[in-house]
Amino acid sequence: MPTTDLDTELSTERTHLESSRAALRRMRDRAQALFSTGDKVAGDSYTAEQLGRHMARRVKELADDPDTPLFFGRLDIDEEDAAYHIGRRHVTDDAGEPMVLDWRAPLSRSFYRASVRDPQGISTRRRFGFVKGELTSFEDEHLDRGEELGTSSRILTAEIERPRVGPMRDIVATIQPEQDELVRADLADSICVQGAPGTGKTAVGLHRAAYLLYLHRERLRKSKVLIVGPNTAFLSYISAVLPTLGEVEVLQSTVDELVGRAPVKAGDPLAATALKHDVRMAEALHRMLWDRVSKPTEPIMVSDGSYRWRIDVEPLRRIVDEARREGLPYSVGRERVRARVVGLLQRQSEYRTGNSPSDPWLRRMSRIAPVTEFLDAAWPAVTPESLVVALLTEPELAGDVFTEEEREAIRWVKPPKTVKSARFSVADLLLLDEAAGLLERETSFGHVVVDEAQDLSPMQARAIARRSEHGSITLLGDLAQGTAPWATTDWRDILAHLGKPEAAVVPLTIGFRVPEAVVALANRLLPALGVNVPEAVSLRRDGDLSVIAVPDPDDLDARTLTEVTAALTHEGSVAVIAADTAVDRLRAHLDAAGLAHSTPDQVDDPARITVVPATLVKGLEYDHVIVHEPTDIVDAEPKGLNRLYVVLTRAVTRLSVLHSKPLPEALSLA
Ligand SMILES: Nc1ncnc2c1ncn2[C@@H]1O[C@H](COP(=O)(O)OP(=O)(O)OP(=O)(O)O)[C@@H](O)[C@H]1O
Repeated sequence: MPTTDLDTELSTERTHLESSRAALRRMRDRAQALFSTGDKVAGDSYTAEQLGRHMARRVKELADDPDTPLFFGRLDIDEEDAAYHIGRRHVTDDAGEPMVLDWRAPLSRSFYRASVRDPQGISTRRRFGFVKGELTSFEDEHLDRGEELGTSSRILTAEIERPRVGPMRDIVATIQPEQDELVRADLADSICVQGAPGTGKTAVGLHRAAYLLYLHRERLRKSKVLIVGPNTAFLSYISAVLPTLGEVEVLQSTVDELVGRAPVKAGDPLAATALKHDVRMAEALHRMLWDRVSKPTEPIMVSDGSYRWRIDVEPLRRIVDEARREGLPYSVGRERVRARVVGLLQRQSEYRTGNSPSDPWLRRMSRIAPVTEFLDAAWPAVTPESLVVALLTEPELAGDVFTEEEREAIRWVKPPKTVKSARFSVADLLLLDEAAGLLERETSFGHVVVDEAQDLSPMQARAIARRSEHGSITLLGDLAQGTAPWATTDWRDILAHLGKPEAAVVPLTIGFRVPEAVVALANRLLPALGVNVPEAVSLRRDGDLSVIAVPDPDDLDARTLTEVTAALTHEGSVAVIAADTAVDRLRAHLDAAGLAHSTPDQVDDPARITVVPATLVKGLEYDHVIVHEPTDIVDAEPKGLNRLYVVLTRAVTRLSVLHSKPLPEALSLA
């Protein structure tokens, strides 16, 4: 291969890109044609609908994004005299020969993992640089000659340092070995990734979802993959990544949306909210529910035409005891008891009449008044709403689970007249979900990815555990970024509540977002955060940090505006992050100055400036971050220092910190 003639080489690669694009178009056209003829070829309407859905999905998956080339790398295997292009999806020519290999294919793994020490049969690894879907350069590592670039790759550096505008992008072209190990972990493995800001946790979680969907397509299409994020702004920010990777059927949700089975009509005082997230709520609900089961005291007597059936107290007690011991969800247990009672009636009838009773007879017996009355006494029907209403109306029913003070904290001042008229709060939805999980089994997802997991409360973790009972989880987070009042300081606690105590806790340490100087500033806060986490090592030597003291507080907003205007002279996104209470005021200033701005959930076509309340900035990133009065951010909440740590680590290139009040002590220059 002539390595001297780089232009010829690049133009050969461009030709391959063109032919691959044309081949993908043909694949799409074929799928489209099948889609339109689907109705005619399918035997019946059900098959037609299934086929139609499958083809519609296939057509969507085969969409070509003109802004990204179909491949980003190439592997040469000299021994086989073969070269494979690696891209976002498989592309085959008309004869079915691969033109581009999906990044998730087994062979592609070497693109991310091969090294001089372990070349995996690869002689040369090539990475492509591109601008707007066109190949502009390439970079070769001749592993067989001991050449390896690692993180000094020019193309990797350019990718990391590119300005950020709009929603999050995939990282398939540059996944690093420590990330790849997590992305390709087995479906059976639950893992917990602890990583400093910008180490690629979110990216890893999304790519793992895409990888698992590729490898276990049929299974996960049935059982589904769920991504849980902290808020809707964050979910909009990440929403484009999986579709770009061809995965269009993943459910993304916040925990609140996941458990939202009733409308929220009330608020809670802080103390009540905190208690409602405490794991003792689960115990209370469990106790109160199972206290409703009681020992039968009366026999069942049923008149059935000319016959009379009787079941004595003893066998009834046995049935109830046995069903309790089986550990079934409550409502399932109730039906089990009903079925066994009807079974006894059936046996009596068979004995007396010599015939097997008909199905209608069995149905009638299972609904007949004496059977229902027995059940209502021994194993009464319960709804999640009625159980939660009982708990919040009479917390003493939970026995000694709560102290007197705690009971008063959650007790409804004015109990609702009926269960239907109950006004539930956001935290009550978790209780309803817990109650529903005690009554019936939740459907489990095949895999659940939870981002910003350090903020999960025990009750939230349990809600996720119910939805991943038969699946695995990828937990992503950073203990230092825990801002919820119940945020954990030990991953083992959350993993236990999630029902995955055996999951490995794996660190990610290389930071791809925050420049070194900015990381150094944020790291000053770490000792004050009370968590034991490794510091990030930033790959970025570029970037700027300025800490600007504004002596007169009345000048602070104006000075912030000046900083915004200066930031606009650079490329990329600009965020003003401030305590929530200052946000409206700052937005009004920008309006008055004629500067267009967005809110963080406006990811499609946002203005270059976004004003973000500190409490909503988790997981997001902007090229230039302007932090307005850090002390106000810290003072706004109990975990204010953790919040500030999150805020300071959002900057991709430049960070300006503007303050009139003294900086928080933990941040002050030593
Ligand atoms: N291997 C990589 N190649 C290129 N860019 C990467 C890589 N890994 C991560 N990034 C980029 O670094 C930035 C931070 O990644 P991500 O948001 O996943 O980090 P995080 O660990 O979830 O951060 P935080 O804790 O702040 O939420 C993103 O812009 C992401 O695209």
